[in-house]
Amino acid sequence: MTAPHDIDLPTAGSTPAAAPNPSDTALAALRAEIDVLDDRLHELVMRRADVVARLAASGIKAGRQASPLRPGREAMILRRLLRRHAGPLPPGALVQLWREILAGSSAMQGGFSVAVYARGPEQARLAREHFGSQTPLRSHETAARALAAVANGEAQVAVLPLPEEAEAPEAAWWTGLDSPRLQVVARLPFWAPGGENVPEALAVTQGAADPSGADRTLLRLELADDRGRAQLAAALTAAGLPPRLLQLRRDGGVVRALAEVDGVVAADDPRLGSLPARALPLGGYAVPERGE
Ligand SMILES: O=C(O)C(=O)C[C@]1(C(=O)O)C=C[C@@H](O)C=C1
Repeated sequence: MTAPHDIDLPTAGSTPAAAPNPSDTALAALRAEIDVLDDRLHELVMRRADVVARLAASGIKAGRQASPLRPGREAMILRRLLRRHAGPLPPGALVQLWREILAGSSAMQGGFSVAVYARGPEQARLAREHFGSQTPLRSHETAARALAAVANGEAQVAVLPLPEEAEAPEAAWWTGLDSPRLQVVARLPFWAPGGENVPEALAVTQGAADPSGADRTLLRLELADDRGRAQLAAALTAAGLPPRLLQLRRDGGVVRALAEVDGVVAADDPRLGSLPARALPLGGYAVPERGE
C-alpha cells in the first residue's frame, strides 16, 4: 500500500509541469558536447605545458641563447597546423590560439618580456597579438631604447617598425644594429589574411633565429662608392643573392643598403665575399604566411 502523501495527485487549480522546449533540449545537448570537448582540449593543453616544462627542466636549451623564444620552430608549428586546418574556425583564430599557447610556453621558461617601439597603435597591437595577452610589454620612446632594453637583458625581445627607405636617420634603427649580438629573428604578423596591406614589424633578440625551412635574411651593405640601386641589385644577383627588397640610404657621407634575400645567409657565407660592399647579415625570419 502506498501512503497517501506519496501519491502525486494534481490538486485543484494547479497547472501540469511545462513540457521542455525542444530547442532548449537541443541547446543543452550541444553545450554538453562542447563541455566534453573543452575538457579534452584543456587536458591536452595541460599535457603540452608539462612537456614544455620537461624541456625547460632538461637544460637542453640552456646556454644556447639568452631568450627561450624560437621563432623558427614556432613558424614550423603554425605552418603545419595551417596546412591541416579545415572547417569553419577562421585560420586567424587558430593562429591566435597558438600564439597565446606559445607565448605562455616562452614565459614558463623564465622571464619573458617585450620592449616595443611602435610608430602607431597598429604596431603596438601586433606586438600584443604576437606575444600574447599575458606577456609583459613595455613601450619605449625610440627604437634605440627598445634595443638597449634587449642588449642589457631588461627585455628578451624588441619589436620595431619595418624599415622604410625615406625615414629619418634616427628612425633607421637597422643602420646601427649591433649584429651578430642583436639580430632580427621574426617578422610580425606571422599570419595575416592575404590581399590586404597589413601593418608589419620586426622582432630583435640577442642571438640568431633558428631556421624554419623557409626563411629570409636581411643584409646591411656598406658601400665604398655611391653606386646606384640597379647596379647594387645586379651585383647581389650576380653573387647568387637576388634581392627581394633593396633600400638605399645616404646618411652624411655613408652609403648603406638594406637587402632582403631568400634563405639563411650566415656572416661567413662565401657569396658575401664577392660583393662590392661590406656585407653583414642582420638576422632574418620565417617567411610570413599570408592567407588566401
Ligand atoms: O621548442 C622549444 O624550444 C620550446 O621552447 C617549445 C615552444 C612550444 O611551446 O612549442 C615554446 C617556445 C618556443 O618559442 C618554441 C616552441
